Amino acid sequence: MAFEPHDREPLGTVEEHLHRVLEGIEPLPAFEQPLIDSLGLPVCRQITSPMDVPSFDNSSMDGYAVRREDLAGASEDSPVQLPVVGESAAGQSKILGMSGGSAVRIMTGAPLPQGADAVVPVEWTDAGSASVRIRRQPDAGQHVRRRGDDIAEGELLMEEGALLGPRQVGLLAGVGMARVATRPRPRVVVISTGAELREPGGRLSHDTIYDSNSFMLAAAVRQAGAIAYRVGIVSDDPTEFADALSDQLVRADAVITSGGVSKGAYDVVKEVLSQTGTVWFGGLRMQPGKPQGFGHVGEDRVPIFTLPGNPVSSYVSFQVFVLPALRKMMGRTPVSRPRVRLRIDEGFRSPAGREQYVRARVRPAPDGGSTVSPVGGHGSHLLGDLSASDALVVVPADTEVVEAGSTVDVLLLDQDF
Ligand SMILES: Nc1nc2c(c(=O)[nH]1)N[C@H]1C(S)=C(S)[C@@H](COP(=O)(O)OP(=O)(O)OC[C@H]3O[C@@H](n4cnc5c(N)ncnc54)[C@H](O)[C@@H]3O)O[C@H]1N2
Ligand code: MOO
Repeated sequence: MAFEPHDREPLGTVEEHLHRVLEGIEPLPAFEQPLIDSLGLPVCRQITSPMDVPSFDNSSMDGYAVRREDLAGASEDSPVQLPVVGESAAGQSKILGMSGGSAVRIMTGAPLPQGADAVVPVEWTDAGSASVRIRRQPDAGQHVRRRGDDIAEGELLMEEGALLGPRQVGLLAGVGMARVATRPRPRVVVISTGAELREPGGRLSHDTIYDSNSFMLAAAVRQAGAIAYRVGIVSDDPTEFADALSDQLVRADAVITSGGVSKGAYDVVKEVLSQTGTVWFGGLRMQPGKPQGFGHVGEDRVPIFTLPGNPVSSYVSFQVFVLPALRKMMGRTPVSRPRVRLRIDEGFRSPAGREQYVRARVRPAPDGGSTVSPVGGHGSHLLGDLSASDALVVVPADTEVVEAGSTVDVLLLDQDF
């Protein structure tokens, strides 16, 4: 194994690489999925209601179904007494109709008998069983939920592309839809490479470390709404890596690797995938996250992201390149995390020539808005500082000084969009 001493190509930009990635990603084909599995996904076509909701007139109170005209003059001092001719309970109603001068005991959600035009709550009565004394005349239609008054058949429920949250899942269930057309969640295989890596929970020796990247990336995949398959650690042996990758391709809509893409003598990912001719490798004017690779592997041309091994580099690369790709696969827009503009309360110098993604924390400002403060050092190994951050400040490549009090571009890492 030899070092690779020279940069063969000039560094590209973040924008160029994001373009390369998005050009190489197709939205997954939509299909009818079980309703609950669609949570967090956009619907792929406009949805109109197949039915009226409620689908029958029913009571909104426990009480008595009556004809309003039978209760003219009812009062505290002179209640009107009506015979109770039956009962209508939700889901077990046998009463279809009633004649004038009678009442039907009725429960919330039970069908209103034909002939009734209002419901009297039990609190207005003596709660009688064979007959009931009623102390108040209801308004016409009072406590009756009319067929279709919530949703009418044919009504637009969701525009194409609208997101299914818990309320929308409930809405579609409420109109009887067991399935809904969405793009599926991408199945994403996450592989860590490196002879120095060990599984958390195991023992370390003097030159080994715990694999944090595959856990962090798998968690980030899941948070993006996709399905993560975390594969065990693969060492720096090319055959082992090639075999592990080809074993995984059958279940992958995308693959993410971490490590093995820079200039070391054992950069296995680059070594194996360079030979395929279908994966681009290069450096970007970006820090962290300079060494990157993206392309397609296997017969099905599965997209593969080869992220740098330093934990912060890996995470920032996920945010900037992988997250937009996964969102494109699911049909979610916008694909990239929106940048917000915030005032930074501490200045710093920024190395020229590379777009910086600076770990930061957003805090409430005395004026009621928010400010952002840098967190910790620049090292790409500083997992502690990464975890203490909830934002990245994006500093353009040509900016060398960020002044305290200036306004900067910020990615809010924990915010859904
Ligand atoms: N001569 C040069 N050396 C390096 C360059 C360069 O341009 N010239 N680039 C540096 C930059 S920038 C980065 S980023 C890293 C990327 O290297 P690799 O992607 O090849 O990653 P590794 O060498 O395998 O590991 C780097 C670093 O990260 C640790 N690591 C790796 N995987 C994990 C993991 N799953 N969990 C936790 N930590 C991990 C690994 O032990 C190394 O310390 O290259 C620089 N070098
Ligand atoms: O780009 Mo490396 O990702 O700076 O540490």
